[in-house]
Amino acid sequence: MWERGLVLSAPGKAILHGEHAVVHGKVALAVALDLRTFLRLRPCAEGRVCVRLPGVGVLRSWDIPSLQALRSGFAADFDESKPPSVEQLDTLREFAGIAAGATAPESLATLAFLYMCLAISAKYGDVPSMDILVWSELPTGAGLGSSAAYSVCLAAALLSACGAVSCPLKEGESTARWTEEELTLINSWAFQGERVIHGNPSGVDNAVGTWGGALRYQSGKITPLKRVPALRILLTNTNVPRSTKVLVAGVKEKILKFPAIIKPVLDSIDAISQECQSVLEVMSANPSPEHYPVLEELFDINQHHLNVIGVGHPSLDRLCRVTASHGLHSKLTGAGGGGCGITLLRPDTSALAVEAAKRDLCACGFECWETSIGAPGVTLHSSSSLKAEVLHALTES
Ligand SMILES: Nc1ncnc2c1ncn2[C@@H]1O[C@H](COP(=O)(O)OP(=O)(O)OP(=O)(O)O)[C@@H](O)[C@H]1O
Ligand SMILES: C[C@@](O)(CCO)CC(=O)[O-]
Ligand SMILES: [Mg+2]
Repeated sequence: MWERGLVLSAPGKAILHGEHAVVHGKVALAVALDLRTFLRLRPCAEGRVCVRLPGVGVLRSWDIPSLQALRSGFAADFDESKPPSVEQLDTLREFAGIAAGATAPESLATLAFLYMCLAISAKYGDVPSMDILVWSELPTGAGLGSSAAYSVCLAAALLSACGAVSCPLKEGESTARWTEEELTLINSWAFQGERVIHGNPSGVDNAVGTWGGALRYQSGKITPLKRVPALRILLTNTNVPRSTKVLVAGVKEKILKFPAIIKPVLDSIDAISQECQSVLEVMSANPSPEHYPVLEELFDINQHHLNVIGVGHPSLDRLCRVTASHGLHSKLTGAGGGGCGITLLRPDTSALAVEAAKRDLCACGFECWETSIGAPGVTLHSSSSLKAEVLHALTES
């Protein structure tokens, strides 16, 4: 089925509460965004894996023997339950970085890792040569789960190509999704991909990319919220680059340095996530402005906690000040340290007020846009179902 080529996509995400704390076993609430990463998979010249990643300026191809040689450094029974070792990660990055001279060796390391585990493994059998193109609507490295959407797309594509999951798109259908069991396998391999990029991910980002919607996540336990909350969110990108891996490592260092100070902060963030979930569940039944003061206060408290654990940034402080001057409440989303913030818009926030806030945010050099939440998770597409812009990007790249 895949030999005719396939196109799939996975959504980005916004974390309402729980970023960083979720790495240490606390609760996070996350929602899928209507910004997606797309992957096109096609057969290509014998004996090669051709990779085009325009989002990170990478165009590379590998001969399959070099990937088979890389595979020899991994146990024959390597599977999705085991994290790659430090030595294996170093080998992958060296292979990706040296072989490609790439601007984003982690992207290539993740792709090489998943290809070699899924396409060259005895468990799933060999996969013919392939041409992989990934194109995204998401800003990269901005806190909206771009690495997870990328990893979910790679896992779904390679598992489809090696026959470990079905290709559920039927003739005449515009989109299709996999079974729960198949999504669980896709998610577990996407988590492996996040491990190559992030180092020590919690798994919340790839879970949202796989299942979509809105979910509660804690230590691998994924609980979809009863309903997607009817929240209006303004996303703002400070355009300050940062690395999730570095920020997550910084929080771990702070915990080791000041355990009695930082651990209670993580416990408080856990309580904020749970309080927010309770409010959202009441709200979903009857959304009304009366619930917003609590949601806004939780945003403010969490943002202060995130500053305390060291993942704030002056650009994010400025974002919060600007939106506060318009009576709106914001917090960073994702790893912080720059990247994106989210602002809660009340049901009765006028379009004029939103435009005024956007104007002031843009004057800071930020980019902002209103987004809807609760998008579907990883999805197979027929070419006819793709927006013209996406089709153009996937055919012209
Ligand atoms: N479309 C893409 N194509 C190839 N690689 C990508 C793509 N999007 C993301 N990546 C990889 O993910 C890295 C960014 O991951 P990182 O986790 O730091 O940011 P993020 O996922 O956008 O934010 P957060 O993890 O806070 O949600 C990039 O440097 C690149 O290696
Ligand atoms: C910062 C973090 O909590 C969320 C990044 O989007 C990292 C993770 O959970 O893997
Ligand atoms: Mg990421």
